[in-house]
Amino acid sequence: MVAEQRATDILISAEDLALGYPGSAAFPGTTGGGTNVIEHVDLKVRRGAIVSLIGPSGCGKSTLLKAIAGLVAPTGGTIRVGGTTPSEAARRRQVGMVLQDATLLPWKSALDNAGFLLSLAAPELGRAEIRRRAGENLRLVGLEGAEGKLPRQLSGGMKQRVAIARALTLSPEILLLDEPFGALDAITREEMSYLLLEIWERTQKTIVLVTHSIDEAVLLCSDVHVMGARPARIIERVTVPLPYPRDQHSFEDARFRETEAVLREHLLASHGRAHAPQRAANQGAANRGAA
Ligand SMILES: Nc1ncnc2c1ncn2[C@@H]1O[C@H](COP(=O)(O)OP(=O)(O)OP(=O)(O)O)[C@@H](O)[C@H]1O
Repeated sequence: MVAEQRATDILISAEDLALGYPGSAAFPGTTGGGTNVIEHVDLKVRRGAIVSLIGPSGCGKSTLLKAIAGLVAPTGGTIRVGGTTPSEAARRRQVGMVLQDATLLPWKSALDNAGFLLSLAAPELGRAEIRRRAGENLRLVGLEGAEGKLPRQLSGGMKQRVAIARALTLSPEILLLDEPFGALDAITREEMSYLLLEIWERTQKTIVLVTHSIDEAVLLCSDVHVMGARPARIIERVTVPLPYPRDQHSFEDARFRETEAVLREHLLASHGRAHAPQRAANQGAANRGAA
């Protein structure tokens, strides 16, 4: 019974997953006709967790995120989202995605942009209901009063808030965030991290975040999956030993700095710049033992 409960707690799982693109560069030693960019990826994400994927540029983080969203089909292994295939989960609107570029429609108001994906996915709900839901999510991301503004009247941070509201308006169980704050200045970026923590605490969504920022990963996540390249695989899972709720004081916690240092060492190793020293190896062994 306990084992059954544990199994259903896993919302996203990948086993020996391989992903590739027809015609992409062949990495030595890969299968799948030499076009795999990711191989042997095992991943488990618990329902309601925030986890991140970090790793060198081009290692396949976005590709893995796209596979969870049902946009890239596996060339090997399996991937399940909410007990079904990723494309079926997407069809059921279980997955919402936010990219680095907000990609708002310039002629639509913040309110209509926030409702846009739902209006495509479920037009039968009617304009008034879609606008009501969009308005609710604009309030959740702190944009009450900006409903009528056009994208050109919004700052970069506000546009990303609209993009998050647009994803939330689909009422997905899972939010996939691909470098959502990558184009923002440092302070706005930090504010957006606190906003994301607040949204997560209020909605209990399962969140998978791709980020290049170690700070952001440690502040937000319960687990950080470090990817290596060529072909990509997850080389370490680091658990962040900080309790929630987290806020600006979390940065002052010694455990924050320790986890950051461990992740930095793994990242250097994944870039081929250094061997992960013993401290990182010890933490890795502890994490694997806990898994
Ligand atoms: N549509 C595509 N067709 C062919 N190859 C692709 C395609 N998209 C990505 N790739 C290749 O797949 C590999 C992984 O790319 P991906 O964008 O997933 O990496 P990433 O880790 O997210 O990179 P970054 O951190 O720079 O955003 C790269 O070698 C890239 O060139």
